[in-house]
Amino acid sequence: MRIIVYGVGGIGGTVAAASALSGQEVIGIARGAQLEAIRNNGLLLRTPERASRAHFPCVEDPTEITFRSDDAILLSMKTQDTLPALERLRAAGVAEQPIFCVQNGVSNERFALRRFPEVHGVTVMMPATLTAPGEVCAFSTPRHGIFDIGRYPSCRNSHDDALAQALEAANIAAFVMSDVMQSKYGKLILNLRNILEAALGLEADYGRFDALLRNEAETAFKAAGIVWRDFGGSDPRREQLMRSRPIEGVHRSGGSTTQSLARGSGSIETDYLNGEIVLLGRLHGVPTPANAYFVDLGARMIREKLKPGSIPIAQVEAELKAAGVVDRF
Ligand SMILES: NC(=O)C1=CN([C@@H]2O[C@H](COP(=O)(O)OP(=O)(O)OC[C@H]3O[C@@H](n4cnc5c(N)ncnc54)[C@H](OP(=O)(O)O)[C@@H]3O)[C@@H](O)[C@H]2O)C=CC1
Ligand SMILES: CC(C)(CO)C(=O)C(=O)O
Repeated sequence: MRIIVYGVGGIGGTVAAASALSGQEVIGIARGAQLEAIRNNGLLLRTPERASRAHFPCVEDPTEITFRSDDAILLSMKTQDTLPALERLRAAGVAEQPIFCVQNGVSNERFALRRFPEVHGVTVMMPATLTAPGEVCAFSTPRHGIFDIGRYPSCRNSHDDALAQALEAANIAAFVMSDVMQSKYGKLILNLRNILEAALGLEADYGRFDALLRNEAETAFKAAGIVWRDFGGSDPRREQLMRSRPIEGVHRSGGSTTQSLARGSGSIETDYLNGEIVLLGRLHGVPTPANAYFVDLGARMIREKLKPGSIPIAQVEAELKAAGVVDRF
């Protein structure tokens, strides 16, 4: 199997570097300063235990790759960047190759399945950050992360097994399952707090908002007949396989949404995290005002170029009350 990593950031960079370091054939698709750095100097993967430099070919566009039947294509850009990437894969002649959505949320699989027949979902549990062009940090030990893998919308096949074997060799714990979307919906609930951390800051006491977001999500899932696996922080595999540890000299700014704001990347994934709950609510007649509020807040932060952690908690409380989301906290 050859692994094509499309979007070589925190997650894609960790997967690409760890796979290349374990002797596997990898091609990255990256852009801007990241592409230039990888081409010039490879990609430095830093973990709590060590730093290792991986070298693998990296291109700017899928049309530069002669695709093979044994390619596995891993999408690891943020959801808002998926649609143009799928168009580039189509332009490059990709057809039957398996496409793995190594991404949060539950939208990417549907986007991909409109265009390609062999689509797979991956639940990503991997705290990782693109710290500088040419450098990624993966904070989990003893494994870089835990991935649940399966065919979309359900079932599993030999492509899942082949990727799981490759990931295991790269020190990423991989679990193949026939109902991976149950796992991805469970992870989505966990990611509803990405915007809380991004807006209010890592240290803010946002538990009461998290509970509101989660309640709305569970009600919307039930109304939509969606089954989810509630693993969250209590997944027993975490203690054994995935313990977050600091990396000397590196400050982890936070989760993936916080990282987008910190980098000033001009977009965030909230429309596909909290926005998924809002969409389900609207489709199934379930009110989701708290998730809708935070979708709007995320969009406002991008528009006004606000830094992570710059929204005071009292402002959020006042706005939620004024919007009639809650009477009091
Ligand atoms: N980071 C984390 O700890 C976790 C992230 N996730 C999920 O994993 C997915 C990836 O997140 P993450 O790695 O943090 O994101 P990053 O922003 O760190 O990485 C995505 C990379 O993809 C690049 N990219 C986007 N579109 C293209 C394109 N058309 N061609 C080439 N490169 C492209 C981006 O470039 P550019 O910067 O120029 O936009 C960026 O380098 C998301 O769905 C996220 O929610 C899940 C669990 C944990
Ligand atoms: C759970 C968490 C916050 C881990 O980093 C994540 O999925 C993300 O950053 O998007």
